[in-house]
Amino acid sequence: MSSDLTLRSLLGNSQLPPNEARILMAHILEKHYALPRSALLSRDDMALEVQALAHWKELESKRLDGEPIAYLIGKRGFHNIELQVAPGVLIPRAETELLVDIGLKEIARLTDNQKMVKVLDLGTGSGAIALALTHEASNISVTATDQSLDALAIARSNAHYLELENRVCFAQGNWYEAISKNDVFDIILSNPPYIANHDPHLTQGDLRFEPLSALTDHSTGLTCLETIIFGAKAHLNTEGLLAVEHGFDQSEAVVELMRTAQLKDIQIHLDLAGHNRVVSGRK
Ligand SMILES: C[S@@+](CC[C@H](N)C(=O)[O-])C[C@H]1O[C@@H](n2cnc3c(N)ncnc32)[C@H](O)[C@@H]1O
Repeated sequence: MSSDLTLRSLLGNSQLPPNEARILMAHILEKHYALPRSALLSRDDMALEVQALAHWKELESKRLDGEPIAYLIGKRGFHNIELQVAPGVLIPRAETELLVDIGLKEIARLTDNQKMVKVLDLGTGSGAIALALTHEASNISVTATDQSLDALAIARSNAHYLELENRVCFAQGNWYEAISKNDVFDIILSNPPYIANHDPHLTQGDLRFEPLSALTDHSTGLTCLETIIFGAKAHLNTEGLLAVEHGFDQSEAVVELMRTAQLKDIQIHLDLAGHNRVVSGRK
């Protein structure tokens, strides 16, 4: 049964910012009518059926309460892939695409040697870094770890959905404890929890809805970075590259950790907003 509420009137009367309302309505059109996003314009006089209308109202109200759009529509674009996301996993951020680009550059450099490049993604969450790399590069073997079983379930499901499940090996555990002691890699990438426990951002915006274990180390913000940096040499090939994401004000501390860990060729990388976002170093 159709309501008499058209797309035009629903979008026009929504209290949401117009771009957000359109994203949610496009999701409704796809789910209930298998219609593409373009229907927002071409079918704007269409009246929603009662079930679709109830779904729209539910999503609109949850978004007005602050729930992240990615959780409401169950997906987020990252690099050149689309990932399923749900409340058990961090929503991949655009700035993390920098780690993917650093990884791809290193893979291209090593590919001259005609060898399979071994990559480790520590704290894979939805599988973002591991799957974006595997999607782009054919000559890599990727291991992706996480401590959270919920995150690993979503990462595995993303690998399946993207038809990459045979090319990524998933493992559960506390940082390097998830892999064998003798396992070595050409590249280690990680976007670990780096927000300090007292940081007010944890109680604001999307972060309120994301798993705390993905956001904060419940300490200074540097303890996971420290574990990853100090453990890297034991799991890197000679000249192997470690690159870690960090908070915009943590690059000095991360550089110092890499120096203390006796990594060389230490470099700071800027994200698209111009913030120091990643530090890399080599064994
Ligand atoms: C900031 S999220 C990054 C997720 C994903 N790599 C991304 O960029 O979207 C950090 C991830 O590290 C995982 N994590 C937290 N503590 C961990 C630990 N001790 N060992 C392994 N993974 C851990 C979390 O479950 C979470 O998935």
